[in-house]
Amino acid sequence: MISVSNLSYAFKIGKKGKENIVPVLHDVNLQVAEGEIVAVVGRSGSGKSTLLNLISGFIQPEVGNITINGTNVSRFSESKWAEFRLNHLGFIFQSFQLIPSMSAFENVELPLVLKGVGEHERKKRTEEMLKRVGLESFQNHYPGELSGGQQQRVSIARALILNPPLILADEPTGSLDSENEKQLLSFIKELNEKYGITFLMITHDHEVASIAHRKVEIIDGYLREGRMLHEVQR
Ligand SMILES: Nc1ncnc2c1ncn2[C@@H]1O[C@H](COP(=O)(O)OP(=O)(O)OP(=O)(O)O)[C@@H](O)[C@H]1O
Repeated sequence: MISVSNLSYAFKIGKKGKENIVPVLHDVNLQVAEGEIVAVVGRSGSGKSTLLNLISGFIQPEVGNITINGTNVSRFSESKWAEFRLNHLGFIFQSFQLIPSMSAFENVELPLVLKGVGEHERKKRTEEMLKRVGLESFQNHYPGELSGGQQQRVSIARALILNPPLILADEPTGSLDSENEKQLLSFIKELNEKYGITFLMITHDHEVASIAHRKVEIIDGYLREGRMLHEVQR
């Protein structure tokens, strides 16, 4: 599903010609199989978001390759990425990233609008999806009129509306209380078990990492598979 090979990344900061190079990822290799839930853990600043941003095409790698669903996306243009994201990837963020001026219905419907789906079909699919996340009676609410847990469910409905085979999540429970976190984690498990959706999730949270089939840890930009640091130290 995802294959990352020999990926290195450095930010360039400062004025052109006088840039400082900040190396962040070093020779990262990661395979995520179809149907897996993989958690990426690691200290703050270790490079987790950078890795996810590279896999999502929000930043471009200079060294190494990223293949998603058999397509090498490493050198995609911005327009190719926009199309690829719409067709293959769903996103869940800690801060939900909903559009505040749009209702829950309109936020969930948006990917269908971008895809050019007709109005009748859009209405049917959006209503079905809102029902699936238990928000059918909140469809006219704006994000500011919803609780954190409800907003995250809207963002999941939006992530799922085009049936992506892969969901990338950055601290998906980071803004939720423990009850909403539990609900979200069981929903992620259900989506994975029932529909085979693959998840790659960044997390600091051991509860979240505990639903993963596999954990990988980034330490100072180097990725290690398998046992986590706290287990090694025990
Ligand atoms: N746009 C940028 N320009 C320069 N340096 C950056 C930029 N974004 C991130 N960095 C640096 O890259 C390193 C890795 O950052 P990254 O956001 O990937 O870490 P993280 O593991 O996701 O951290 P956190 O858990 O705190 O979100 C950090 O040292 C950070 O300062």
